[in-house]
Amino acid sequence: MPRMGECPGGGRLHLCRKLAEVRGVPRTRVMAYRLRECEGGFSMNIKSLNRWLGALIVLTALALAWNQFAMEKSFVVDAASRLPVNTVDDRSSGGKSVAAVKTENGRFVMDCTINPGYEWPYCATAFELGRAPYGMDLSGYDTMTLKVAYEGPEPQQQVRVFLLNYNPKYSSQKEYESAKVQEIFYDPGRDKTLTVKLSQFTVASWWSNEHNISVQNAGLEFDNVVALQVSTGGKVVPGAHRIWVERIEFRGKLIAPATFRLIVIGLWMLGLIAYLFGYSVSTRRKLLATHRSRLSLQRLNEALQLEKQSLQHMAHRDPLTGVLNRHGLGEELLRLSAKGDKKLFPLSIVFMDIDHFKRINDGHGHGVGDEVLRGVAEMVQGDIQRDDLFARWGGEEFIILCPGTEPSQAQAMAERLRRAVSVRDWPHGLRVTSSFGVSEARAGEDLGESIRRADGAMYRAKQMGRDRVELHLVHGRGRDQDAA
Ligand SMILES: Nc1nc2c(ncn2[C@@H]2O[C@H](COP(=O)(O)OP(=O)(O)OP(=O)(O)O)[C@@H](O)[C@H]2O)c(=O)[nH]1
Repeated sequence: MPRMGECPGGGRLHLCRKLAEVRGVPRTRVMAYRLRECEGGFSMNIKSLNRWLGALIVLTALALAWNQFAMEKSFVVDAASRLPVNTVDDRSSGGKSVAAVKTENGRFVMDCTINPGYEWPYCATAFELGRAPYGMDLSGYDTMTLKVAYEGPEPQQQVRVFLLNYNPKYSSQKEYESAKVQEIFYDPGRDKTLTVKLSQFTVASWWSNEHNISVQNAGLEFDNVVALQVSTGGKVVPGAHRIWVERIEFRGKLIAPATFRLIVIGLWMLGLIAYLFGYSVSTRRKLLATHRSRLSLQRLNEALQLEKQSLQHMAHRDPLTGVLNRHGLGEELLRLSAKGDKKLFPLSIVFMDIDHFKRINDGHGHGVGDEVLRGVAEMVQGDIQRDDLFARWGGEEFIILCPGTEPSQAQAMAERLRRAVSVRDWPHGLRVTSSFGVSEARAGEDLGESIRRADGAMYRAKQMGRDRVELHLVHGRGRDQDAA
């Protein structure tokens, strides 16, 4: 388990950084993605998402409870609200009842004398909520609480409460009673408080009849209420009547619960969309980073491959001449022998040594000596056949292995090379010669033995005056020179 602050796979990360630095691949780009992963990532983890979700759920529950049990608005009609108030009575309809209103001890007191004269005598206290065509919107209120008292000639007295709604579809500004009359009846007694729902109001049937109201317009409407009236009952007896209005309060929700729930759902949807959007952006960034990281790793891999090839090359090749070294020769020989003896034998070995090379070094310096070594290697490389293996054996010695070549053919090739070296124009007017020993390797024989024979032949060439080719043939293939 990685400890706090440690990266998982930190060791490998360190190695990659090192390699990137060594090969010149920018570190930030190579491991950007993994580093970012290690450093905490850029996406919201499950734990913090859960915390957010929990907080939002609690917030939602609190908001719903607040809406359910609080978040209320109210509109009060009382002496302090200073609404225009007046009375209406049946004299406007040809009756003789007389009403008057005053304010007393913070209450509206309406005194009414009901006199016979009109078929439906009445008196009412009228509160003006607006002036047609502009009334007050009470549609956002749910209940109405009435603190009203009534005294009259009979013990049981009913009041009617009217809410008059103006609508140009059926109302006219000139005719006051063309506003829709919506009513409730109840017996307030002396000191009762009553709360009713606005939905308990009904549209007065006499008003619907008088105004020939269509079914479409027959429903309750409270969005443009121009007046609130507290009136005597429907069948009222003549005599003195008194109605006190202390307080009428409308209550409702600031935001209707259904609307509030819609708002909450909408906010959740918006939040979800915002989260999904953020998530998709972060995923896209992540993918991009992964892609970039993959590219960088690919580049790093290519660099490592090149490095590997170069190391392999260095292990197999002589750095001065570029031809195979002993190790490389061994590897190539193995590769060749894997093709089978038929491809390999007859196998001839040519050992080559530059004559008096020390003199060149001593006389002209190591640089010129190196130049001669490179020139010789170049000449031989350009002359031998494709399957021949050419290597620097050490110092000024070279070896050529010629698969599928008879010793006589190898001898001829050595002779050709000897001549070419000796006639070439060398730097500083040098004359360079070389000695060759040719031998044959037999199938099943230790190759070192065959090389030693070639080396021996070359040594003989040196002894016999240098700048010549000597051949060493073994028993059964003619004469064995060592034995001779
Ligand atoms: N410039 C140079 N000289 C080298 C290199 N490797 C070996 N030599 C030199 O090659 C010389 C070989 O000298 P010797 O072994 O005495 O042979 P030689 O002078 O060629 O004489 P013979 O072989 O008898 O003709 C030495 O002086 C080495 O220092 C090399 O990579 N570059």
